[in-house]
Amino acid sequence: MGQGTDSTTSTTSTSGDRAREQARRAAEGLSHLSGFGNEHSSEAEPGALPIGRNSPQRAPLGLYAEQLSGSAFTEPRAHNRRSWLYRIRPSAAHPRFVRTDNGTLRGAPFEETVPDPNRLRWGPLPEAPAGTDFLSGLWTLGGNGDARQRCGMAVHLYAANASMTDRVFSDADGELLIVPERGALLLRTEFGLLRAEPSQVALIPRGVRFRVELLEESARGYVCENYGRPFTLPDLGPIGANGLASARDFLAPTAAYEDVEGPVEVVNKFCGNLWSAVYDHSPLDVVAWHGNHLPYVYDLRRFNVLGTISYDHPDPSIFTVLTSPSDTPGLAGVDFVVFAPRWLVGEDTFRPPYFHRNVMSEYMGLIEGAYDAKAEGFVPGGGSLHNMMSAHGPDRETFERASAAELQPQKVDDGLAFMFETRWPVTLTEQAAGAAHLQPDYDAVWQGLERHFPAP
Ligand SMILES: O=C(O)Cc1cc(O)ccc1O
Ligand SMILES: [Fe+2]
Repeated sequence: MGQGTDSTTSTTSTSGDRAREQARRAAEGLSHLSGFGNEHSSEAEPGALPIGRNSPQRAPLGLYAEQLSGSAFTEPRAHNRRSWLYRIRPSAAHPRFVRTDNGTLRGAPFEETVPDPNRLRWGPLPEAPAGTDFLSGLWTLGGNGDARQRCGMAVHLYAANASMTDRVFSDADGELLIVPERGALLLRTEFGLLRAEPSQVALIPRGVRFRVELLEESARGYVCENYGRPFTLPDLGPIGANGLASARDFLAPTAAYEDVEGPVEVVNKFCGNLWSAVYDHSPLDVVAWHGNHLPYVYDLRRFNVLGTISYDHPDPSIFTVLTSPSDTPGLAGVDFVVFAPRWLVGEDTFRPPYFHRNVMSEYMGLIEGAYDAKAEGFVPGGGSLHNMMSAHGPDRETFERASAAELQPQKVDDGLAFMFETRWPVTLTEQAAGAAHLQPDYDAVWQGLERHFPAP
């Protein structure tokens, strides 16, 4: 954006406009480091990164060295995650954390309601009151596991209309996979800046401090909070060395730091509750770093969609972008799955998702357009929950249309849907079970599926 725009807006702008303009300028021309799970390194000032050792007697440029671990020190090399941060002040220089209001954010264990076997569907979150930032706009739908045991996941939604200012957030309970549905976000993290817009996803690892600034007037989306093993790329087995999400399309930031003296609130989610401490400087003061415990963004439009070129509808595991493995091979704590534009060519095949009852539990959201199993009611910003063994699949209208369709090659490119699929049932929060945007009669989409089997 040029200088001219700057001076015209400054006469009429509110502080929100100014914050957005600043964020937009910061989000221009960001540089990235490409690759998944890599050991990257980056320095915002030449010579800030020590060479040949992590902890020299005196770190370069008077910086403090600090290690941030995402795995136990002793985990196998393939799972081991840590980064070294070289910062203006050590994170340890802070006063006591005190409890602060959890707002509409909840954590595992989820015990507010009884797990519900019904198929459930919500419309989008209502508009947030003015001045709601990403953190105060987080609204928990439900989840499973226990943050204190580092297992399970939570489904959150967010609706925001203000940038976070003078405060940063970090989640000791797990990593955050942010799925914007409306409005691009600027994520200022300890490792540098990332931009994420609808159809891209961003991942903030456990414990990493970050601030979310809005690049548009409002923002809305979904968050999968993963208490378990960090998301990784799925094995490809017989698919071969390429396919699905490609490692090089995952982009980490390059180092960028704030040198800000003055009060900055650090809000820490710890075992389900929010705790706050006011630092006397910005903790986004990391001048250089190296390691593999890193935030990243990924563009879902880069996903290489595979499917049948003969017959039958493949199971949606073929659409897995990221998986959080459990101790049982092949059984994920949570998978992140995308239903991206693709060709359908199956011969003599019912092409939309089949009717099914699964041991895994499925939360689905819609980033844009429509989803091929649901003719109506499943809308962008909304979501559905099909818990363990609940019977679901195409709605009546979709079933009738797809059963009668002439089977030409067909491009499905009118939507982008995703699924958080988890091994444990999702238990709702009270606010989700009683929400005004919970659709009262979701069951009706499967009513009127007629009997075609000949009568006795
Ligand atoms: O729409 C769903 O329920 C998700 C889903 C999609 C699919 O193609 C097959 C199974 C499945 O659970
Ligand atoms: Fe399903």
